[in-house]
Amino acid sequence: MKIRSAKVIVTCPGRNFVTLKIETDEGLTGLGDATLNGRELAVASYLTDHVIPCLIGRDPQQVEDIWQYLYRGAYWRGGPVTMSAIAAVDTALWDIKAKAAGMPLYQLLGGKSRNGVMVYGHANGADISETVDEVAKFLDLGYKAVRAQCGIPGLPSTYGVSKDKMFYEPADADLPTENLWSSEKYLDHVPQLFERLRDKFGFGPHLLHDAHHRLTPIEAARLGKSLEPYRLFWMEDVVPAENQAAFRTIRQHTVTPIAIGEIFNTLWQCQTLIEEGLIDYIRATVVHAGGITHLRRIATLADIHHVRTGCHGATDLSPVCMGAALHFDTWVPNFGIQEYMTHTPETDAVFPHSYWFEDGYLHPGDTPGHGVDIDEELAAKYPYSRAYLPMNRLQDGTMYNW
Ligand SMILES: O=C(O)C(=O)C[C@H](O)[C@H](O)CO
Ligand SMILES: [Mg+2]
Repeated sequence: MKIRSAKVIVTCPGRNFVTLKIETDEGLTGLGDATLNGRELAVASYLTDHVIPCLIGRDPQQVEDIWQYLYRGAYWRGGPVTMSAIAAVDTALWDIKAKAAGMPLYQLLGGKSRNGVMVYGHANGADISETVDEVAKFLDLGYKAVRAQCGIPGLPSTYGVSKDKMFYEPADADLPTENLWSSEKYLDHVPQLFERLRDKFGFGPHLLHDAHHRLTPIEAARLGKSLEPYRLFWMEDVVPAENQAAFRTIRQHTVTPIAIGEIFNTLWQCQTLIEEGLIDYIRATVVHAGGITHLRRIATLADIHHVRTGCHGATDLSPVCMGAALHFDTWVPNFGIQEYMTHTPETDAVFPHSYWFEDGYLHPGDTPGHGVDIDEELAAKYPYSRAYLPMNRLQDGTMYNW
């Protein structure tokens, strides 16, 4: 079998998605997600200008060799653009391999380890009361786990709190919006939210929270301690992780479980976190962490150190990534949870898929491959439209983390 052609499809059915489609001389096709929120065209160019010419004529069944060829062979290693491009190739090749075998992808990975993939939904509100109401809606829909984010008194806007509740879209403007941040105000408010949530819903539902990399290690330790009575499933991205050793401070002070990794793209970015047992959940996922081939290595290292998976699954990851992630989640022995923000009906129409939600769990379906397709005619009706994630400044104007 040989790769006959490959192309990049950029479409914007409400938000931008970059998809790689690989076709073989035997008429099989495979799809991979290459979407990098706010930097989409950089990955599209990396694929079209630098990767696709090297793929033509290769045997698509040599998934591992092609991964090594693109990773080691490029000389320049890692980084979100490169690794999203490699992920797209890898996902498309696994899709082809599974289709050639006539099997759903989870079978090739090692078969089912569970009957369904537990997911968490996103509830957010302008204030505590609204957030409590939004959590109730997710629980009514059958979710077993809900992430809760809330507006902070004294701050005019907060990332993660949106007007459109079900279809929250993180990239919100033609040029980046600038939000204001105060760790002091945040640290005072968040424990009150979780106190109200536990009062209202008890300890049955899993509750999660995302700090979007905004705290210092000692502030993160304080957050973890103050949330301990409410027994969170996890607190996420409490500090940026360029300095992995900084997590030792957080770990020494709190037993609130820690999740991080949605912006990681290689094993090396989480090696210390995993090997020293500084985290509980690794959030890396297929599209930004080098595809199934590399994510599998991260998960295997994590398993040895009692770290479980919690793949990123926001709406800027396309249904192609979600489909592949669900096959991975169905197999991976140390599965923890999967994030699930539902895509809009427009996006679902462009990407017909076989996965489905029922009673708090997603199921990948049994279609050969990863089970996600693209309607190219429909995709062509939605041209690229530039959009950025918001940025974050302290109240005195200092540029800050997010
Ligand atoms: O889904 C999450 O946990 C996020 O933090 C969402 C991210 O901000 C979003 O996917 C960025 O592209
Ligand atoms: Mg996050």
